This record gives sequence, structure tokens and C-alpha cells, in this order.
Amino acid sequence: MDILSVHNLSKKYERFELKNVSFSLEHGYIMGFIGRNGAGKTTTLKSILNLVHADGGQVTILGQDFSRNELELKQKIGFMLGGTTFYPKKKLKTVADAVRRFYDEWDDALFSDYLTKFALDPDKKVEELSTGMQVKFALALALSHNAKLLILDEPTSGLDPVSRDEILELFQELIEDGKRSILFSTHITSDLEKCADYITYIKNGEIVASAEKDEFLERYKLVRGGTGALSGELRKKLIGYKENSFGFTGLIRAAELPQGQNLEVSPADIESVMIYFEKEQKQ
Ligand SMILES: Nc1ncnc2c1ncn2[C@@H]1O[C@H](COP(=O)(O)OP(=O)(O)OP(=O)(O)O)[C@@H](O)[C@H]1O
Repeated sequence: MDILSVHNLSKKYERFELKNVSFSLEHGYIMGFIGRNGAGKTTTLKSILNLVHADGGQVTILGQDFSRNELELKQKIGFMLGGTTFYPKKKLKTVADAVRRFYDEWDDALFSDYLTKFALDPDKKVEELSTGMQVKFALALALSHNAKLLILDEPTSGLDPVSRDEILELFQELIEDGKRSILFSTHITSDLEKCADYITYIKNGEIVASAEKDEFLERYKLVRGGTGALSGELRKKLIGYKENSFGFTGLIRAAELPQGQNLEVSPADIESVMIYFEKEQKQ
């Protein structure tokens, strides 16, 4: 069963529109949500949680309509959108006291374990934490009420590589028993290579693709060729390309790969897919 299903979510701002965003996530998996700055990731995550009022669409969580069961379902969700900087002068333990009241299943021992794991002192004030420590603290808060679904906006930004690796390992531990799922947005494509099972890619407020990671990558190929190889026909088929004095490199849908041409073909990686898709309109 899907733990999260988003259907035709839409939201219009004066200069931006989220258009019929649809995707779903099953129990026991990690989904990476990618897209460049301003693509609509935060707006989507906030709309899912009704922190931004969507103009249309349905969100179903654990089989229930979120708009009708928001309070009950929020007990089952851990979310982190933008850290904890709105309580700069408060001690970590004071912030935790305020947060724990919202959750029936808040687990003090678990929260304490996370503080230890993340080397956070409960007597420190939020403003005394580095950016990375604030992220860890926000994660500890999001993880301490036995949530089934974690919705995290850029949880690894601001973390050093070692801390990032720790967090990604923690994500994997959290989903191991198949009872939880994680939806997290990121710009760091290596995070996705490391731990995402599914990828959802948003561009200009529209979902380009939402698929299992390997399937997502198998859809595209990188092609390289000399200057003469970039015919008009090939140009049309390429999603995006870069030219230099030796020739070109581009991205193509695997199904569109031309046969019998002298092209060097290699597997696509997530970063290249994003880069060439974002170049698409400039041609
Ligand atoms: N409250 C608002 N009013 C008007 N426009 C908004 C509002 N919030 C966001 N936007 C616009 O919506 C667009 C999408 O923003 P959003 O924060 O969802 O992008 P994002 O993909 O999360 O970007 P980033 O990676 O930079 O965090 C942007 O153009 C932004 O300016």
C-alpha cells in the first residue's frame, strides 16, 4: 500500500505555478525529490502538509484523505521544513518540551538517544548551534514520535560529508523494517545515488519523472560525438546538449537512441539528467 499518494496537487502564486503534481510512495522506501532552485520542491512539500493552502488536488496518507484527517495523520508524520531557527534564544530541551506536547507517541528515551547520537547538548541554545547542528536538532525532533512518514526539506544541506553520510545511513536504518518511508528534497545528487530508492524530479512546477531510481536512470543515455555527428535530426532528439570545439555531449531518451551512428553512449547519472533537462528550453 502507498504510504503517501499525491494527486494533481496545484498551487498558483503570482509568478509561479505548481501544476498537477502527482506521485506516490510505498511503505519502506526512500524517495529523493529533486529540482533546481525555485522548481517548487518546498511549495510541494508544504502543500502536502497543508502548511500552504493548495488550490487543488488530493493527498492521501496511510490510506486516509489528509485534508479530512489532518490532526490524526500529523501524529504519524515527522516533518522538517526549514530548521528550528525561529526559537533562537531557547534551549534545546525547552524547544523539545514545546514540541513533545503535540505528539501522543513522543518518546523521551528516543529523543535523548538522538541527541547523544548527534552530539547535541540539551542545555545549549538554538542560536549557539552551527547550521549543521541545527539540521540535526530539527531531525531529532522530527524522528522522536515514531512517525511512519518523514517529509524532510533539504535535510542534508549544511552538513559536512561525514555528518551527511551518518544521516543517510540513519535514513536507511529507519526504513529497514518496511514500516516507514522518507520523502526528502535535496540538491545533492550524490545523496540520492547513495540512498534513494525512488526519484521524483520537478521542473518549473511540473513533475518530469517519478520512478524507481534505476528505472529513472535507464530511461536516459549520455551521448558524445564529434562535430560532424550533430545532425539536425539528432539535435531534435536530444533533451539537451553542450557543444565544444571537439564535438558535443548530450542527453537522449534511451528509446530515441539512433542506431548505426558513430556515437559514444554511456549510462546517465542523476546530475547529468538534471543538467541537460534544465538546458532543454535554451535551444
Ligand atoms: N509565499 C509565496 N508567494 C509567492 N511566491 C512564492 C511563495 N513561496 C514560494 N514562491 C515562489 O514559488 C517558486 C517555487 O519556490 P519553492 O521554494 O517551492 O522552490 P524550491 O524548489 O523549494 O527551491 P529551493 O531549491 O531554492 O529551495 C519560487 O519562484 C518562489 O519565488
